[in-house]
Amino acid sequence: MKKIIEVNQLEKAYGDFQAIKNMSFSIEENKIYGLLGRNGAGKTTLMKMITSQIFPSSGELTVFGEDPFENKKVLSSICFIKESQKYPKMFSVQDILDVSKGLFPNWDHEYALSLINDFNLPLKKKVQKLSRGMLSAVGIVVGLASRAPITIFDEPYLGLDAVSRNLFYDRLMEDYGENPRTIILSTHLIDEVSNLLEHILVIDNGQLIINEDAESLRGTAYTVTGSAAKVEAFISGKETVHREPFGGLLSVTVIGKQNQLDRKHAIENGLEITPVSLQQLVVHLTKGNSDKRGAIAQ
Ligand SMILES: Nc1ncnc2c1ncn2[C@@H]1O[C@H](COP(=O)(O)OP(=O)(O)OP(=O)(O)O)[C@@H](O)[C@H]1O
Repeated sequence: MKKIIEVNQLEKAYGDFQAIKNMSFSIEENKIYGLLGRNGAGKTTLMKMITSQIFPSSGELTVFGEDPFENKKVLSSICFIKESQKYPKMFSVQDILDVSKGLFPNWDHEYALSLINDFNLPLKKKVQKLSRGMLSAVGIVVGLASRAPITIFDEPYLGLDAVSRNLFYDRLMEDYGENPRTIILSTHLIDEVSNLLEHILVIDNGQLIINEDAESLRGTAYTVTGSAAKVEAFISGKETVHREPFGGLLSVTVIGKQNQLDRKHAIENGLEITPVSLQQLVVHLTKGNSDKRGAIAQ
């Protein structure tokens, strides 16, 4: 598939603080990416560089093969919906849609109006009178209806309730099916979106620690639980990222795919093997004490 964003040895420093460290990866067209990581990991900094809102300190960054800086053609192909997206206070929802229509070449106004209806948004109401959740919903409408070849949602749902978040996921999947484009979704609600994501990028402390197809990542870890001695014997020689003792029991998260021999060994020893969700995996790999994340990152 065609690479539309290419990042090579990218670095960003704020004064002495290195927010992005020697990062290299590419983003392909027509795929849904999850950009995940803890607070302060560097996700927004990276998205701001891709959308040319801030400059890299060093390294290369191209979007559609070009430098995005002051590049009208490139920037009109990107829609960036930020966390706590701000709009002029005196604008009505209708005004936001009208301005967006002029900004995004693929804008679908009819679709925007149907989304406004789905999210129960009042077209005539001014931004200053909208609730936080309603404002987030407006951002989501703009992001979806922009149909921008690169659509970036950075924690788009502050204040948005679970029903509206599910509506977002449903509409995103329906529209993506009909109008494929590249979506980058940055979120802390990993379990909610994990089925949507096709490729996972995890940033930790300014470094890219996972750059992996979602499907293959799903099977890369599992948890084994049972009597401590039997679990210890089971995990001997295996890569582990997390252990949780309780009483005489032990639960350990193992990095690697299970094979038939493992399953047989587990059954014979009364051990329970359970899959690790993407969220659990990201938590284990980014909580600061793991030295085993290279096993997945490579
Ligand atoms: N303008 C700035 N000046 C100085 N430091 C900054 C600036 N912007 C971000 N940082 C720092 O860079 C690091 C990365 O911040 P960034 O906002 O990119 O993280 P994030 O992964 O998006 O976090 P969150 O999930 O909380 O939004 C943080 O330590 C932050 O304090």
